[in-house]
Amino acid sequence: MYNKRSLTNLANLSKEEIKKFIDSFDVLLTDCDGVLWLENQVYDGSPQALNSLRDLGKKIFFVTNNSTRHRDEFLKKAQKMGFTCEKEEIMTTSYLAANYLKEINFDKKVYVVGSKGITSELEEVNIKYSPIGPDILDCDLMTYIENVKLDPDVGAVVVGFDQHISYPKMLKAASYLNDPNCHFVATNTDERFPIGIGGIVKPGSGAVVRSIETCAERKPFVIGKPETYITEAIKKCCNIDPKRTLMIGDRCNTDILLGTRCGYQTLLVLSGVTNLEDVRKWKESDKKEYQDLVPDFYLGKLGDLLTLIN
Ligand SMILES: O=C(O)[C@H](O)[C@H](O)COP(=O)(O)O
Ligand SMILES: [Mg+2]
Repeated sequence: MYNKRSLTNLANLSKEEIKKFIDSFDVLLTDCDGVLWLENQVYDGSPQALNSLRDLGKKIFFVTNNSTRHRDEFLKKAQKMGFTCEKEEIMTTSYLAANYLKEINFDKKVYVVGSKGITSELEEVNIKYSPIGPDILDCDLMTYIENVKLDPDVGAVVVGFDQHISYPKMLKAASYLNDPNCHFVATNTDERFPIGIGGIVKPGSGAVVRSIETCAERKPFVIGKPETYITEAIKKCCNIDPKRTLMIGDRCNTDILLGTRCGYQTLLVLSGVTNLEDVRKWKESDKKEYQDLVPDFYLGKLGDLLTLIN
């Protein structure tokens, strides 16, 4: 049977056990939306908790599946909220998508289904892209299909969160991807954003990606968690001993699964997407796919760590 994760509540540990836990990792990868903040609202105590861990000598990386900002904007946001943070520590999926194309020496144009976060990162590595924003069907479909112009310079389709996803965008992306030489890159596949407004579901990038992979009949190369490209990028600038690395997240099928895949210790905070009831059910299952979602530790919110370590 697969080894069950312990699912230990950090809040129940003694001071001595907390010290042992803190001493057990040197590198910390933290998710952002749902752990540090929700949209533009910082979570109480999260900057102080993370800064305290930094003061204790932990190397910190901000690993977010969010593709909607350039790293500079992200840095500004984090610093304004009180996090001590440097640009090199920020791993966003838009930055990494641009980085991936640069690594493979891509020299054509990118058709982007996404936001300015992606196009501004492509600009930084001198990769050309198609315009973003609304692209709506302004005539009947057959007329549109007969007149649509595809750009012969496009050699890759990059898909991320796009609030203007539309039928014309799906049609163009799938048509470019009909060419097997056209690269297909997705920033991430999160189903939903964590959102604090009761009853409202905010569809995530995963919904946009799935719509395109369905009509393209192809699977993309996925940059974000739980795929491991994001950690490969970190390994290039930092020595990582998996056993002495902690992944903190609010979503088990991205953050915790990435930690499990990489052999990191994992901590789930309950301030975002995944709830404890679901995790307890997965823990009872004998199936590996569920066990892989179960974290070693959990805590109400990151800020609670502050009282535990002081
Ligand atoms: O679809 C998205 O982009 C995500 O739901 C979201 O922004 C993920 O961000 P993370 O929790 O990885 O910081
Ligand atoms: Mg999150």
